[in-house]
Amino acid sequence: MIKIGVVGGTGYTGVELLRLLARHPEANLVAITSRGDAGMPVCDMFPSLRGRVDLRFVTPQDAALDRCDVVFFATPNGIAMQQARELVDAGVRLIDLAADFRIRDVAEWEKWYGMKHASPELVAEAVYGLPERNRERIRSARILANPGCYPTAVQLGFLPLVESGVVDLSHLIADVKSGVSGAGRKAEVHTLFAEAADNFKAYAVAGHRHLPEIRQGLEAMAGQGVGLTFVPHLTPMIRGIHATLYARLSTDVNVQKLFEERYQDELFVDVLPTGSHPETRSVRASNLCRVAVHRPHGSDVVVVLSVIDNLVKGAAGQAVQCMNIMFELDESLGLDIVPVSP
Ligand SMILES: NC(=O)C1=CN([C@@H]2O[C@H](COP(=O)(O)OP(=O)(O)OC[C@H]3O[C@@H](n4cnc5c(N)ncnc54)[C@H](OP(=O)(O)O)[C@@H]3O)[C@@H](O)[C@H]2O)C=CC1
Ligand SMILES: CC(=O)N[C@@H](CCC(=O)OP(=O)(O)O)C(=O)O
Repeated sequence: MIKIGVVGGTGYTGVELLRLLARHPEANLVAITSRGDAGMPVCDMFPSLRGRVDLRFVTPQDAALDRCDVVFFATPNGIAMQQARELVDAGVRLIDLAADFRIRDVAEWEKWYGMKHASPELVAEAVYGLPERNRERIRSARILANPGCYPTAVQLGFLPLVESGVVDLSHLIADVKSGVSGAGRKAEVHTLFAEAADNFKAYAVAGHRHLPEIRQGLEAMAGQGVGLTFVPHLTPMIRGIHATLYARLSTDVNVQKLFEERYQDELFVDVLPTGSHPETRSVRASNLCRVAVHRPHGSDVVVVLSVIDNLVKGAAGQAVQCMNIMFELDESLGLDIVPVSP
């Protein structure tokens, strides 16, 4: 059994990790932290976990994280990087759901995240946890940088086109919509029911911090620079990301076949039949990414539709998938979940 600590067990990705790990046959949850609610039984805060998680929250200081095999950080940006050195030196593997280790260029990270990096010397060895791209490197990772939610939906949607070099790489467009849980559980005015319900808006058009992360991933796939326009939107749903991606073909290929062949061995990427329109509901609570690829009017523009659950394939599920790879388990262990519908 793998001894597991979760830092940030009271947040949305934290409780999603607990839901997944509670039914994982190799997971032994030993510590779940909260600064403000230490002492409270986890199932008092999350009755959905009654009978599944018997622990109480402990403070991060009392969690004895150095006795774990792996620690998940489901915390805001800038927390995992403060404890990474100590944990790695103690032989503990670390999976960060935040962005501390996602961007290889530390100066670029500091610019977008507005803080100084606390362990810049560890950034180079961290592995970006997108299994469909990095499976081999994930196996031996000591520090796993779990991808962002928007970056997961966008990169999986563009991957077959960009890897195979069949599109104009200078004009990629990602028009992406997220449910409100993407903003986390902390209280903020823009996620109040009266603000977010019955409303729809774009935000951060001038520059969102996921732009450098997506661009870095696409450039690694392409082996050259890419031009990307990324526009996130907030939609009045709780879970889900829907990415509508546009690219211009530079080579005439059968795009449906390209996607089906690229993803034929991927358990968590489902290429839908030609002409499909995936719904966020069709992946709800599951670790799936469903994609559909179109060429409207037979033109040279490719439109890819990519949907994920932001809390699962966009966060906790992908983190568990990476843990399975890191500990040489069946990659789908604990993740064989039928989506919830409606
Ligand atoms: N929501 C989403 O869809 C996605 C989120 N992410 C990323 O995952 C991370 C967690 O997100 P999310 O669950 O939504 O966030 P929440 O705001 O819902 O939860 C944050 C958690 O972090 C804990 N926390 C806050 N500050 C500290 C600290 N200084 N030390 C230790 N623990 C702390 C809080 O617990 P307490 O206050 O009780 O200690 C809480 O449990 C973020 O970095 C986010 O960007 C990534 C992909 C998708
Ligand atoms: C809807 C919403 O607010 N989404 C968040 C992004 C999700 C997130 O938590 O960011 P990471 O994936 O980098 O961890 C935002 O735009 O800031």
